[in-house]
Amino acid sequence: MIAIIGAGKMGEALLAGMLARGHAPEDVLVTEPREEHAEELRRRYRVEVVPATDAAKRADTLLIALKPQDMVALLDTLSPHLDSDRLIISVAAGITTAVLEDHLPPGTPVVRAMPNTPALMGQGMTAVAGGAHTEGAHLDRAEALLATVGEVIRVGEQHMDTVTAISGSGPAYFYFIAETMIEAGVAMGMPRATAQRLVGQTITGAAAMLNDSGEHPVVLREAVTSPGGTTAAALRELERHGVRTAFTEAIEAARDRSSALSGS
Ligand SMILES: NC(=O)C1=CN([C@@H]2O[C@H](COP(=O)(O)OP(=O)(O)OC[C@H]3O[C@@H](n4cnc5c(N)ncnc54)[C@H](O)[C@@H]3O)[C@@H](O)[C@H]2O)C=CC1
Ligand SMILES: O=C(O)[C@@H]1CCC=N1
Repeated sequence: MIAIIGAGKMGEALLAGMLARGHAPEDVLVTEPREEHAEELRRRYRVEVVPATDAAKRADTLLIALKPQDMVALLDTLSPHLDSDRLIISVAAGITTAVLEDHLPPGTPVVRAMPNTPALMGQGMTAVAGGAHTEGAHLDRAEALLATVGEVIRVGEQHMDTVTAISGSGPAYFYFIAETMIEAGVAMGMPRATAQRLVGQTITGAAAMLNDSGEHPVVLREAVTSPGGTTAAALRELERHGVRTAFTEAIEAARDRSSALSGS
């Protein structure tokens, strides 16, 4: 039995993705304190929504998707109802395996995971790192669970704040670019639906080229950039406005925020 504790944006994306790809609703418990939302989850997914302490008693794997600031209080509430046979998976940004272990029964295996919202579509990217009592079989279990909603890679925990900044927050950067490109098209007189379709499929096509061609992005970009052409004119403007530096510093800010959340 799997319990998803906290069915907000990320918890619900994981829940929906898992149910769409192989998990039966009767094998999944959910904890969600917002009663109206809990009712919606029961109706939409046919899952049992139970208090966190019940989930702790009944599930062998607990996937916790609360805000980082709420994690420690929840773990302190759950801990008396747990034993060290349970696998705890946390998707909270910044919360280290050491912090998780400090608030769980001694010897509890924990996995720190960083998914992203495309999990909802089965297109997630999740990185996982194990704690001090986490064996290969625990990581295999976490990986198999998260593989139902997309790709999974294992990383050293020292990389998790960077993962959070790149792929955890990453979808938002692409939506930001998409929104900007669509608005530019609309400002030029194009119907919004046409602009959105052009942008959406261009992102999908560019992602397929990046993932499947085996080429470095510089090579792919050069292939688009005809001498004296339109792309060169656009890229010159992006460089003039410091977009490369802005992205680098944005990702550093996200990494630093993730790292700061461990003390929350
Ligand atoms: N939103 C995203 O794209 C991603 C979020 N995360 C992580 O997922 C976690 C949740 O983030 P969001 O889903 O964005 O936030 P959210 O605010 O949408 O979800 C948090 C949920 O936890 C519930 N909750 C609060 N106290 C609770 C308790 N005591 N027991 C059970 N549930 C409780 C809230 O009602 C809410 O539904 C955060 O730690 C975040 O770092 C990780 C990767 C991506
Ligand atoms: O914005 C956040 O803090 C979370 C973590 C990664 C994506 N969303």
